Amino acid sequence: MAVSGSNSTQTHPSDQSPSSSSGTSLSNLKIYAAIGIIAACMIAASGLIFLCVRRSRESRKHKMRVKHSSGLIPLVSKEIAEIKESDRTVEDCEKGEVIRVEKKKEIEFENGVSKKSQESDVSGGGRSDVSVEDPNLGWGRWYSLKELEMATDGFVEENVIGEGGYGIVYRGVLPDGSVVAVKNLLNNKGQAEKEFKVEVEAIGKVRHKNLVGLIGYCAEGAQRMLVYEFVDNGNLEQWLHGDVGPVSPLTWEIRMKIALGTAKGLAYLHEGLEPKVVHRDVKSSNILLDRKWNAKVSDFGLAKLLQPEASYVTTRVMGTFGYVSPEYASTGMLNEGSDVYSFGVLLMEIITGRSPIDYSRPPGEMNLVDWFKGMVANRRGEEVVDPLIEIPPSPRTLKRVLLVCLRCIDLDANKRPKMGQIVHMLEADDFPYRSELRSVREKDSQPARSDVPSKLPL
Ligand SMILES: Nc1ncnc2c1ncn2[C@@H]1O[C@H](COP(=O)(O)OP(=O)(O)OP(=O)(O)O)[C@@H](O)[C@H]1O
Repeated sequence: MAVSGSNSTQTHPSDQSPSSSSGTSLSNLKIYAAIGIIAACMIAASGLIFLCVRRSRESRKHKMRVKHSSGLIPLVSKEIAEIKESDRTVEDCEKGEVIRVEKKKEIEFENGVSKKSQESDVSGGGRSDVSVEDPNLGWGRWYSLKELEMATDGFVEENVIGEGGYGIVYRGVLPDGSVVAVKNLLNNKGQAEKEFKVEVEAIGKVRHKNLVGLIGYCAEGAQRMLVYEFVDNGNLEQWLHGDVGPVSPLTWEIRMKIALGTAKGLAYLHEGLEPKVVHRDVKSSNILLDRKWNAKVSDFGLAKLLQPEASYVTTRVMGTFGYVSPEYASTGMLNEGSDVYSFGVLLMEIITGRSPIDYSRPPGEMNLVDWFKGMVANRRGEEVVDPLIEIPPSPRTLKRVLLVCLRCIDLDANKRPKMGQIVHMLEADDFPYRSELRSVREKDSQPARSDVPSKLPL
């Protein structure tokens, strides 16, 4: 009792009675306990944070490889992948204007179709000015919304293949058992309408082994959907930049097959159609792959038609950062030469396994084109080959392909080869490569002799 009395009222600081010292130690004890609890909480909290970070890293790693209907397809983290031109501004040299380079911008048709769709935007959008009787749409099969809902199980998340700037792509199965990819276009201020018309006009009637086939469409109310052949092995970006382990499944030969297929698809757009089609967004995520590594160029949402008499069209600059040709970026003047430049960048990406822009690399290596040109100029061409390629190409083969890259990215657009010529250049590479392989095999039985020059004579 005395303890509590003395403790509560009459304790002098100098009066260290047993009762007061016990009070002090009690309060000390409380402080220690409080500190202990706080420390424990802090340790627990930091442990929790650590666990969360680890889990999120692990789940991201895990997400890099997903079980796809067709097997394991590496997923690529968009953090390292593509940087769109959304925030860049470039000077228009001729007009002194500043052109804003945007991720996806307005697409004007030279035939005035988009004007019509812009009018429909003003009047509130949503109104379908594309009817099934539209002569432009006579090429394909019209699907009702119900049919596509059934094909995709009501557009369930499990059927989502991917998402692009224009909409979500679903895997669907039609009543006859055929598998399709359904792109549900986002109805973003009439953007769906425009993308829909561009794709339909550009590739609606086109059939080519190296172009993704557009087999039908759905235009009901404000809904716009495109139905494509399903390409079952992911896209090139996933295979080049996803988590594939220490050895890439993309051997040199497979990479060249993909490059050649892509070149053939683009050659057909540029040289086999009238009006010509300029794709405008050639990049690795738009190259779809089947199980035999056949390349199929996809995503024609930015495509432009080039009339025979026109050597270029002037248009707003669009595309993907790192792939856009310098003259198009600076003037807005577009022709097939811009696709050739983008193809050159893509070919570099295929050879090196590097993204066109990669901020995780040292400053001198962030820009693939600059780094690549420097390496070749310094006779270090052999070092640019993707280290994940187990058996590198012969120096002669490599030299040829490096030269194709350099010619495609020539700053003088007129000096760039046409896609048809590029096909021949890549095909010409086929034969010596095979014959070299044969001679390597023959040599295997003979004593080893190094006939590989240490430097690339470029
Ligand atoms: N016909 C198809 N078959 C299989 N997968 C497809 C098909 N079309 C598109 N995909 C996949 O769907 C995803 C989204 O494609 P989409 O063309 O809409 O956008 P993107 O090219 O990735 O991006 P963006 O349009 O913004 O450039 C891609 O990962 C692509 O691999």
